[in-house]
Amino acid sequence: MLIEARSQHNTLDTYEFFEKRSFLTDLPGNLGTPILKSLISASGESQAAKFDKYIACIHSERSEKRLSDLFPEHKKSGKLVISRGDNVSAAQKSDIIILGVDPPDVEATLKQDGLSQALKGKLLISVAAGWSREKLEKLVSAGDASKEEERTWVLRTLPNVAAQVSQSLTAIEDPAPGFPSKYMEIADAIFSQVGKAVHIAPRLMNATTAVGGSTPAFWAVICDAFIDAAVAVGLPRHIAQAQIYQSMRGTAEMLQSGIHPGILKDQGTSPEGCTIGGIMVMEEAGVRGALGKALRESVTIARAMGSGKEDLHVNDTRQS
Ligand SMILES: NC(=O)C1=CN([C@@H]2O[C@H](COP(=O)(O)OP(=O)(O)OC[C@H]3O[C@@H](n4cnc5c(N)ncnc54)[C@H](OP(=O)(O)O)[C@@H]3O)[C@@H](O)[C@H]2O)C=CC1
Repeated sequence: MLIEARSQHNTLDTYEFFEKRSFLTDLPGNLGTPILKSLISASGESQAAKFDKYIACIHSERSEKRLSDLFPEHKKSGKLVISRGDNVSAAQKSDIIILGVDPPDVEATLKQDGLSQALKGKLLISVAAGWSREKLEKLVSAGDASKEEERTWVLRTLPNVAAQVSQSLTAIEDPAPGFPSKYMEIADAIFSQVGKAVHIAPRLMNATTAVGGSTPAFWAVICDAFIDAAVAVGLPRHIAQAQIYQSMRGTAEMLQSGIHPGILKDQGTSPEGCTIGGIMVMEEAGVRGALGKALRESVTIARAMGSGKEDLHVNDTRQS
């Protein structure tokens, strides 16, 4: 869980929301640590992503030590507070809360006595996979607020693991009607700090979970296969790795510049050449179909997560 503080340099007209100017994060794990790192060391452009203070809520002594070792200066200056076992008081002191515990821990975390109360009138950003906004809102009694300003505004997002190198693709789900635009500006700024942010309709979030969230691991498997093959034909592993990674980076940049994948393929293949020979093998092996099926499988599982039918895990038996 991560709790964040507003910057005194904030130019947005949001002070009524952020009197306490703090930011809490419940996610300093694999995903949370890079998000915290990007935000706390943000050098500059977006004032909306700058906060005076960060409270990192973790569970274990090991994580407490890890964060202390990672951010000694920020801890010393008081910009970062590491909180263990006291999410409620951390949330009370904060204005924006990022929820990043593992999906099975979401319910127990949000149901802690006093947490719903502590979240009132604040922005709760969830990065937890498989948890819909509606389910999160129920857990924090978001709809029970008698006044609009006491409501907990829940925003569902889904970053990906490339946040570790500030290249995440973060899907931000379209929020509930009436969601304050100031909050969206802040969320956009936070996730732009760790990569690119895109706005996605709720019905497309499960597909996005796989397309944005699973594909880094898919690329990793593909790279690993190419690297093994390169070693098999004689390249030292470190050279193979450097070549494959650079090839991937260059390809991504060409595609992002607008070149269509089919055009890129045509440009890289010549009659009777080695590249078209390799592509023929890929086609024979049904690589396109297999990759497509892998992606569709991930979407199927994403749809099952949070549906209440998790026991009918798609990898166990589809028939049940
Ligand atoms: N990893 C990824 O690429 C992506 C992850 N996500 C989502 O992000 C979330 C976090 O994933 P990830 O970072 O990989 O998981 P981790 O297990 O690495 O991190 C979870 C963090 O939550 C902390 N935590 C657990 N229980 C509590 C509690 N009761 N109070 C405060 N803190 C607690 C843990 O503390 P401690 O370490 O002390 O146990 C840990 O720091 C998940 O919901 C996942 O679905 C979404 C997209 C991509």
